[in-house]
Amino acid sequence: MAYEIEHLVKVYPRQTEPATNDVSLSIRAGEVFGILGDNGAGKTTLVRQMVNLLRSTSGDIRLFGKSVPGNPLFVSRTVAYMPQSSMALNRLKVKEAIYFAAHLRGMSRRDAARERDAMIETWQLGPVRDKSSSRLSGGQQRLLQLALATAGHLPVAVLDEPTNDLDPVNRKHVWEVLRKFNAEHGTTILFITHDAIEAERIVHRVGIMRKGSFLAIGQPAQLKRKLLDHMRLEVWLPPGEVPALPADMPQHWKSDDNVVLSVPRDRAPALLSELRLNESIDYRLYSATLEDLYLHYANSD
Ligand SMILES: Nc1ncnc2c1ncn2[C@@H]1O[C@H](COP(=O)(O)OP(=O)(O)OP(=O)(O)O)[C@@H](O)[C@H]1O
Repeated sequence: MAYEIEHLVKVYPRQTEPATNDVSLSIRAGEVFGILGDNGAGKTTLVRQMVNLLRSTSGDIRLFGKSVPGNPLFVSRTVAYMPQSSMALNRLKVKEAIYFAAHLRGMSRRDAARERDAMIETWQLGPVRDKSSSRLSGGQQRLLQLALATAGHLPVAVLDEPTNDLDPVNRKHVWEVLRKFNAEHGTTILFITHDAIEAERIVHRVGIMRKGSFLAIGQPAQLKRKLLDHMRLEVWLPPGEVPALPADMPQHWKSDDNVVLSVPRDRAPALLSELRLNESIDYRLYSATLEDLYLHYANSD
């Protein structure tokens, strides 16, 4: 096991509600685990406890069998952590920051230089390699943070929203690189994301968090079984159009011009032929995704 977490609790000072509430979770070495959950669910709190940046109120966290709070040096040599917001890099150039990250992880100067070049290529930072890290765009900052977290290939990477600030092409690239690192280096990867549809392609298991606890943990296919008899119907309406949609189907999302419905499979054909009659309505029907699973839980109370 990479991580074994038992009955973990964090109550912040002067707070009454716990931010993480009796969390128990094991993550296998070499596993890719995604954490989904709404804002304030406790995801960042949990990973900060796991990387020793936050003292737990109670409970136990072990990393490869060693107590996390009791072995800070072991944790920092084993786990690379990428926080949600960028770290201060003292205006280091991109190439310098990556070189130092690799060197600080114990690589010789020559190996660190090689790793710097490999990371610049992998994360497509070539065009900004000589640029000061303080002058990068939000997306370039995110790619640099990913390069810093993965330089030197520590056994475990904990990534807080790795695809935030990225455009769709870069988002796909990030998931692809992480999948490759997992396959080639056996890196255990734990990440938080709101990008459920794309993350589904690389996770072995996901956990859905709410109010400090996991509502569900499992393989996406296994968790989605409860949605197998449903499809996701997304409908875009022209401005001012009143949606003529069945009232008895759960609506996962609704705005003035967009509705996401969970539709029983057997009722989908009839519903589609009704929608087809109105050419100004744009729609899409597909099998349930991880996002639908998340929405299912998010709407469950
Ligand atoms: N330093 C702090 N002091 C007090 N309360 C905090 C602190 N940090 C977080 N919280 C509270 O703990 C709860 C969990 O916050 P956390 O940042 O872990 O959520 P999250 O799931 O990562 O949310 P998001 O998706 O918005 O990043 C929230 O209610 C938040 O207000």
